[in-house]
Amino acid sequence: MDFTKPETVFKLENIRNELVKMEDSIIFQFIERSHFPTNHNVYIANNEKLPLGKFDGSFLDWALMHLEITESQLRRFESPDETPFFPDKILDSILPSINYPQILAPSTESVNYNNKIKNMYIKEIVPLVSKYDGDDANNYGSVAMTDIQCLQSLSRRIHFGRFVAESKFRSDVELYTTLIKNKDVDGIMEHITNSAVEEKILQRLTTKAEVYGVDPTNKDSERKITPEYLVKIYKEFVIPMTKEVEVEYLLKRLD
Ligand SMILES: C=C(O[C@@H]1C=C(C(=O)O)C=C[C@H]1O)C(=O)O
Repeated sequence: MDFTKPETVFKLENIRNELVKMEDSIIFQFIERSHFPTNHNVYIANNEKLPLGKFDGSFLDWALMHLEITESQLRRFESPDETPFFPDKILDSILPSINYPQILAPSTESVNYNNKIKNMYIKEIVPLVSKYDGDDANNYGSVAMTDIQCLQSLSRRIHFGRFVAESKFRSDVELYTTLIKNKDVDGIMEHITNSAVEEKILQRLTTKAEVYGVDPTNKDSERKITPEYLVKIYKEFVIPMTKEVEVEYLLKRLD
């Protein structure tokens, strides 16, 4: 897939191949997160244990915002597959623009699920992948940086739903135009859903977690990420949210 060549992006097979590649990044970032406790203090807004001056938010928010400001100046968010958590804070790039061709419908630029993704990650994923429920002040920085890696990978994966939606729209313009004009949310959800693909993803994740999640030289070693948790995360959160992005993208596609 080459974002300078739109025809490679609209090919659903290419998109699905990219989603498969993202599984490995997400699994290994969860494994990194599994070395630390939940460290709830990192997520508490305006936490007196982690004073941040006049900043209104959590330690994680502070770290993520400042990293995104730097990354935006390095052109990260010019890439069509990157979506900022702080779109109002990012800056212009100091590098020359790549001027990617228009791939997604301009009317869909407001589709940003990152607040939902962050809340879901903190509430649902952190408790599942953390080493234990507790607090280790020596690891606040490491936890924030590891969380940011997880969040940015989850954001890229879930917002890839926009490319999936555009590809499916182009594959049947008449059908999706009718569904969109009728604001048939259930109809759109039904047509963008491919249960066979979803099942194949969950089966592959089970295998990957069994292989990646343990030390191959010591099968009795502590699991870093369990197959059942990884499947739960994808089945209950990642895939449904990706489909929500597909539906929201399509509902705005003709605006
Ligand atoms: C991404 C697609 O759309 C939907 C979402 C999927 C996912 O999030 O993994 C998988 C299949 C579809 O239900 C696709 O068709 O490949």
